[in-house]
Amino acid sequence: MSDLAIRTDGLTKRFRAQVAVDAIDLAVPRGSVFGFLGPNGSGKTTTIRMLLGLVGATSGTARVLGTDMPKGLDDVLPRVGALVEGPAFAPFLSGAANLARFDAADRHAPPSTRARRVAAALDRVGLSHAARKKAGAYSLGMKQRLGLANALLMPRDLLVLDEPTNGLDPQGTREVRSLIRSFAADGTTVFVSSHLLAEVEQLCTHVGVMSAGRLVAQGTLDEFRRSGASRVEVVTPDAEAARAVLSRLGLATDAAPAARPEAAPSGGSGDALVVAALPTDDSGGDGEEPAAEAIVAALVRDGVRVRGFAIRRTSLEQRFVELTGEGFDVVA
Ligand SMILES: Nc1ncnc2c1ncn2[C@@H]1O[C@H](COP(=O)(O)OP(=O)(O)OP(=O)(O)O)[C@@H](O)[C@H]1O
Repeated sequence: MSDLAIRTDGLTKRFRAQVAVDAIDLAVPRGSVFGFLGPNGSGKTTTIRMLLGLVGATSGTARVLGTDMPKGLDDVLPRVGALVEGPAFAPFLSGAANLARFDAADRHAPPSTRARRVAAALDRVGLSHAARKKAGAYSLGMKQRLGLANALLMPRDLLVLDEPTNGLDPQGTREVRSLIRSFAADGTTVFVSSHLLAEVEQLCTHVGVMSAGRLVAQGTLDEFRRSGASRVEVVTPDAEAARAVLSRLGLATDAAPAARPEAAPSGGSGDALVVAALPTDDSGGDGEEPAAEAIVAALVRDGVRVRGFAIRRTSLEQRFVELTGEGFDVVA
């Protein structure tokens, strides 16, 4: 059995001239909470729709729970709970009656145990008290939880959730996130799309970043944290000598550093800011970067008057902006 819950190879979707999803190779480990992150329009929903067999791929392949899609749709779908653009609930039926309708449409769901399943799913998402209330009178958060209850009617190996907290108030958002955590704690693989960096940071073990149809990065959240570029900043009146030392250490210096003065370590008049890039974990190097003390020692040995020194690491937020080339919505 594959250790990947989802795997795609060169998965592509074209709408006329537009490439919505461009040859992506997704690898979603079983048991992970995989955050599928990207700005609006980057191709997340289209990818999810292909994974669930709701739309055909133009080219490439997708395997879900070890089965080729869409060929294995009938085998796989009963094991996958999905929340994609909130299901259409009948507003005049109660929450429980709506779930019973969806359950009745699932030919794998035995009718004799339907009432029990519906009650358990409502309980799981904290809606038991509103079971008999009309779905049309539910708040947005309650509707979203009803959607999750619908995804949970049957036992699932994989949950695919498209922007599950979109449009929710902070309380609803907290509730849905804590539900997602509880699904993951039960061992269910969760594939969740989001345009919120903070959400992915709080919820996920793994992350994949989409930008303009392409999967520009994926891995564990920790790998991601380490993949950002770091740089050395030296404030000194001996800029030339400092550059020579840094380049001898294998660190490429900027000819004309773009750093803003206020971001620089403090220095006096006549001081220059010399900036050098430290190799990143994913730059193909051996990962052996000189330690801060070794850099300072080498500078001092060569008579460079070091008046300020700092190593700065790109924040996760900057990293996402770098990868996607656009401003990221980082509000929790
Ligand atoms: N049925 C369609 N016909 C034509 N173009 C489409 C269709 N569905 C999506 N697109 C286009 O494909 C691109 C990717 O859209 P998609 O909805 O997958 O992005 P997304 O990352 O999910 O964005 P959002 O967060 O806004 O849902 C967009 O430019 C969109 O306009």
